[in-house]
Amino acid sequence: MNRFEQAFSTLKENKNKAFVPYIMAGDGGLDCLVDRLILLEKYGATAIEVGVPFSDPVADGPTIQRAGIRALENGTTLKGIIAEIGKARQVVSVPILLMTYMNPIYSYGINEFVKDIRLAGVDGCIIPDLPIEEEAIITPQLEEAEIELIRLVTLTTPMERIKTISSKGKGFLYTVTIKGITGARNEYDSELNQFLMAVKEVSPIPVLAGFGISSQDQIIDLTNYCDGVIVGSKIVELLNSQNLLELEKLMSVFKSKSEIV
Ligand SMILES: O=P(O)(O)OC[C@@H](O)[C@@H](O)c1c[nH]c2ccccc12
Repeated sequence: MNRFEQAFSTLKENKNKAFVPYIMAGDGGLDCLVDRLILLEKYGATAIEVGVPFSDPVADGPTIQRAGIRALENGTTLKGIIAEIGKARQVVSVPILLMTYMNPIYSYGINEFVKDIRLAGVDGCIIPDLPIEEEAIITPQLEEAEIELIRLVTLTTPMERIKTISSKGKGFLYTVTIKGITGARNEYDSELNQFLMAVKEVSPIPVLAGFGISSQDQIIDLTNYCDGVIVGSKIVELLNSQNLLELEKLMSVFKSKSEIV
């Protein structure tokens, strides 16, 4: 069993849902990446998504774009991030996902990239600008290294295509809950709940919802229809303002009351 299968089977046993926080590597300085990963595991993360800052982040909203700019200004590099994840792996046991666009991977070198992230103990990758038609440029290497490619579907993806996409992985399916870029939102599409249920019906792997999720109420509501959530912008904001109390509170959403006290 890989770390994802392990994490999700434990959740299932405990009838619990997944909470996957996203952080931007190098925001606050690359030195704090290991500490942040430790903190998020302590607060109950099921897995952690680590973003690679990139100059042209087409799917990212303002909060994550700004975090990316801060990280780049700090001199953050992909090599540096992978080295820090390698250190974190000694002490953090939840699955670690690397989120990057295809461009930084190309300039690193595809084979070199997969080799280095495997050695560092990365469990999965999210590559939002890599459609399934093109993914064979990297999936053979990822499979060989036993690294999961986490694929995305959106509200506008036809159901037949969702079937195909969800049959490919062993990690989870990332369901994008809004027609747009990342960032906190207050309102969801009225068809979202039904859409999530339909995706769950066809997907053999766990279905997680992401984009625009920022409150416990939203999380409780959405997880009636899926297996968990991914929260990015809100986490980035709370870490940047060092509001750890609020962060711990948000992440305690699936813990029973007795566990919190
Ligand atoms: O920030 P939000 O709205 O909570 O959404 C999660 C998201 O940030 C994270 O998963 C992510 C950051 N950049 C991405 C690009 C594509 C897909 C996903 C992402």
